[in-house]
Amino acid sequence: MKIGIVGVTGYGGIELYRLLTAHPDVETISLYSSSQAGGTIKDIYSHMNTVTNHRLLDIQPEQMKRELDVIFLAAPAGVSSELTPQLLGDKAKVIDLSGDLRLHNRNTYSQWYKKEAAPDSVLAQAVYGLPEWNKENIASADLIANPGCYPTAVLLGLGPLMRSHSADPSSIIIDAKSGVSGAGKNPSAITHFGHTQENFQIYKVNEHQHIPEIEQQLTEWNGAVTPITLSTHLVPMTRGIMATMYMKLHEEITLRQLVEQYQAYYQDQPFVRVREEGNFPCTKDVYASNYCDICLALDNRTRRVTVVSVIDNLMKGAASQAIQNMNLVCGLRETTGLEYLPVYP
Ligand SMILES: NC(=O)C1=CN([C@@H]2O[C@H](COP(=O)(O)OP(=O)(O)OC[C@H]3O[C@@H](n4cnc5c(N)ncnc54)[C@H](OP(=O)(O)O)[C@@H]3O)[C@@H](O)[C@H]2O)C=CC1
Ligand SMILES: CC(=O)N[C@@H](CCC(=O)OP(=O)(O)O)C(=O)O
Repeated sequence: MKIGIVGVTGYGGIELYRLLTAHPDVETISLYSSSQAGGTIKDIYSHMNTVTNHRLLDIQPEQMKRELDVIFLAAPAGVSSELTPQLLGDKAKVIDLSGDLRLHNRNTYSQWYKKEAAPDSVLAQAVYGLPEWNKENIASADLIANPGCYPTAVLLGLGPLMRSHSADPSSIIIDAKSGVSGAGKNPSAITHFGHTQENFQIYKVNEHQHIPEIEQQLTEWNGAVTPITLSTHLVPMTRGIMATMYMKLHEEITLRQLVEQYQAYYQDQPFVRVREEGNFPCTKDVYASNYCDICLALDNRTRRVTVVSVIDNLMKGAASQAIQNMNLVCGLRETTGLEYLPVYP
């Protein structure tokens, strides 16, 4: 297969490149840059020093859509909504890592992202790429909206409970933490080393752009879902997301039954590992892998369930999930090129 990556000079893009170089079905990878065409990837990233002179190209949609099989877009919000219409309609399938194509409603996008949304005709073609819950639609799609990093951890953690209707969907509270690579390559005042190290910070309180994305999917699973509370925090680590979620349980269900429910939902999903009671995951359990690890607890005094879900934001939260989607879209085995264990320590 012939692959193109737009935004390869960023964190999500360079991770895509690393993974695709080891993918057995990938023949060529073309790298595109809006600001550094003509340079090489090893000029930018010294860890790519052994890559033979891989030159960065100008983004040329007409040529790309004719010649490439799959194009990954790993650019900031606002880019894909303009670029995607120019890339569709020929040979190439498009997988977008940004938030531009995930929300069905244009007004909701504008409200949360403070940008103009993609045309309705493009949004209508975009399939939400959460493979564990949407495999059949993904397999027949030309355009994939790869989920956000927080929504991936949250939705995998909440899916079985929402679908089984065993929890009160108006009681969802999500407390999530991310490493700094989630904010991309360019440092800001709050991601700068001097600020983040030895620090722990809440941000975008009740304003996070992933709130509507999570609500959209939860509502598809369970019509009784009401607006959620999501609090996001920045922690002084490079990679990883932990989402801790709380809900009231409806029924006299036991923790054992809940765990079995989760295990049944995910038994055929190679990248979700449901743990036994008490065996809570940490972010290093999934570091540099496509896994999502989930563990549940039940407080019988409050009848509140706690769900803990961890992913690597650059992997299952971005690049490796995008490749999982590519495998499905291209009719390959879902796990191709992704079958490795997490890096530890
Ligand atoms: N970091 C993460 O954990 C996750 C990120 N995402 C999303 O994925 C996307 C990429 O994120 P990330 O890699 O972290 O971001 P970075 O900021 O690290 O990189 C983004 C890249 O986009 C390219 N770019 C900037 N402007 C344009 C433009 N106008 N046209 C084309 N390319 C452009 C730049 O490369 P160049 O100048 O060479 O073109 C830049 O290197 C974002 O939308 C992000 O929200 C989603 C899930 C997780
Ligand atoms: C730590 C950190 O800052 N993370 C980013 C994740 C951004 C992201 O992935 O944005 P889209 O999914 O909307 O493209 C944030 O919280 O905004």
